[in-house]
Amino acid sequence: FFDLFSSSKKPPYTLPPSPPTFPIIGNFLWVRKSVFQIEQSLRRFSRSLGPMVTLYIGPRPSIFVFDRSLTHQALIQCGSLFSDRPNSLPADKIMNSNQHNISSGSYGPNWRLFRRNLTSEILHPSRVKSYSHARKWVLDILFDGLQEKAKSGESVEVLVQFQYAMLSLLVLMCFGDKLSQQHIKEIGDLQRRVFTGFGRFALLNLWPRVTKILLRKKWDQLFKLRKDLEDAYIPLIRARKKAKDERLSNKGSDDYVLAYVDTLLDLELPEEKRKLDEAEMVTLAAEFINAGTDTTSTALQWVMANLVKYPHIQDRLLVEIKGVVGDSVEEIKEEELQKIPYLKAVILEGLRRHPPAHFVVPHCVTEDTVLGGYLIPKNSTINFMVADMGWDPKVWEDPMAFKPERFMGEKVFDITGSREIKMMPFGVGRRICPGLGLALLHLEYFVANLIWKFEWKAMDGDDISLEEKKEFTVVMKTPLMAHISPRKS
Ligand code: HEM
Repeated sequence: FFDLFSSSKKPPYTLPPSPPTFPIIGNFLWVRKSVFQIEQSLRRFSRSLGPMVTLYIGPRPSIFVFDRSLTHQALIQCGSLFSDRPNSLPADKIMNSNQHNISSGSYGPNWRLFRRNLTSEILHPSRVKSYSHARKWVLDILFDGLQEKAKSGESVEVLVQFQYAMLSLLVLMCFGDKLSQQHIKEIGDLQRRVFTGFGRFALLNLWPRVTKILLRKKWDQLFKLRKDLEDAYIPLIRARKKAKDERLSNKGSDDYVLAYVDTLLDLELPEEKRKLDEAEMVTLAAEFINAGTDTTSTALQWVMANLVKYPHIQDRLLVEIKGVVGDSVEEIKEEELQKIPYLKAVILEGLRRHPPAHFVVPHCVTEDTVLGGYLIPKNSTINFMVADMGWDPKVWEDPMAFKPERFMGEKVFDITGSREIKMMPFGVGRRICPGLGLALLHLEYFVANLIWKFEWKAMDGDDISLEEKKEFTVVMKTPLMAHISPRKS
C-alpha cells in the first residue's frame, strides 16, 4: 500500500520529526497548554518539519497528520489498522466506564455492538423520521424565544437558544419525549459541567499516583461529577425500563416512540455475555447527548453568523427556499429540505470553513505501522488536522472566504472522503461520526426555518467577528449578536 508497510519488513523507521523539547518539563508544559495553543504551535512546526509532526504530550508520543492523501491512506485504505483508540487515561476512565462507549471504545466487539446499535436502531433514516414531532416542538420553542428577543429591537445573543434547541432534540431522542423544559435545562447544566471537565481534569492523568495525593480535591470533584451524572440519569433509565415492561404486559400507552436508552436495556456484551449495568448505560446516554449537542449548535451559530455577515448569501438562500415552497407556507417541512441545493451548500461551506472539531478523537494503530515513511508505534496516538484539510488552497480557491457556490456543481459532494479527502468535519473511515446524517438534517431544518421566519441583520456599526475560541468545540470568540425581525406578521 503506497509507502505503508508493516514495520517488521522495512526497518529502521523513526517517528515523525518533533520540535526540540526538554524531557519531563516539556511534557508538563504541553499538558498545561490549551488545545487551541497546541493547534497553533503544530501549524508552525509543520511549516518546517513537514506534513507529520510528533509531540510528547502526556505519557505517549502524539503524532499529527496534516496531509489529506496520507490521511486517506491511513483512515480509508488501511482503516482496520488505524481505527483503534488509545487506552484511556485514569481520569477519563471514570467518565467513560472503562471505555464502555463508542468514542473511546477499542476497535473490537464491544465498540462494534455499541456503534451498530446506535446507527441501526436510532440513526437509521426511518427512525430519525419518527422523531420529526420532536423537531417541530423544539422549533416552535425556538421561534417563541426568538420572537420574544425580536421585540426588544436591539441586537440579541442567540447562542443559548441554539444550544437549548439542539440539547432538547438529543435529550428527547435519548430518554423519550416526556421531559419538561426545566428538566432538559438541568440536564444541559450537568452536561456542560461534564465537558468543561475534560480540560480541568487533564492534569490528574500526568502522574496519577502523585496527583491522587497532591490533587486529592480535584479527584474528589471528578468522582462527584460522575456521581451527579448517575444520580440524574439512572432514574430516567429506570422510568424507561418500567414503561417498557408495562408495554410488554400490554398496559402501556400506544403513542410510544423508541428512545436510545430503550435500545441499551437489551444489549448484551458479546465477550462477557452480560447485559449493560446502569453505570454503563449512563455513560452511553451522556456520550449521545454530548456528541450531538455542542457540535451541532456550534455549527449552527457559525452558519448563521456568516448569513448575517454576508446579507447577499442570506438573500439568495431565501429566494431559493421560496422557489421550492412558494410564498404562503408558515414553515419549511423536512420533506422540502432535499429540494434546496443552495441550503445544503451553505451548510457544507459552514462545516468546511468552521468545523466544530479541529481534530478527530485521537486514534491509535492496532500494530506498529509505517505511514509517509515514518513509524507509527502501537503505543502512540495519531490525530488528523481536520480544519487545515478543509482550508487547503490546493483544493479550495480562496479557502478562508465563505462561498457556498463552491458546492453548487452537478455532482453531490462526498463528505465521507471515500475516494479523496477534500474536507473531513465528521472524520472519515470506520470511526466517521455516526451522527453525520442527523447533524446535517438538524442544521438544514433549523437554518432554513430561521431564515424563513426572520430577517437576520447586524446592527449598524456592529462587525461580525469570525475569531475563534476553543471550548469543547471551536466556537465564536464573540458570540453572534444579531438584530432579528419577523418576515411576516
Ligand atoms: C455538526 C455536528 C457534528 C460534528 C461536526 C461531529 C464530528 C465528529 C468527529 C470529528 C468525530 C471523530 C471521528 C474520528 O475520531 O475519527 C465524531 C465522532 C462521533 N460522533 Fe459526531 N459530530 C457531530 C454530531 C454528532 C451527532 C448528532 C451524534 C449522535 C447523535 C454524534 C455522535 C458521535 C459518536 C458516537 C462518535 C464516535 C464514533 C466512533 O468512535 O466510532 N456526532 N463526530
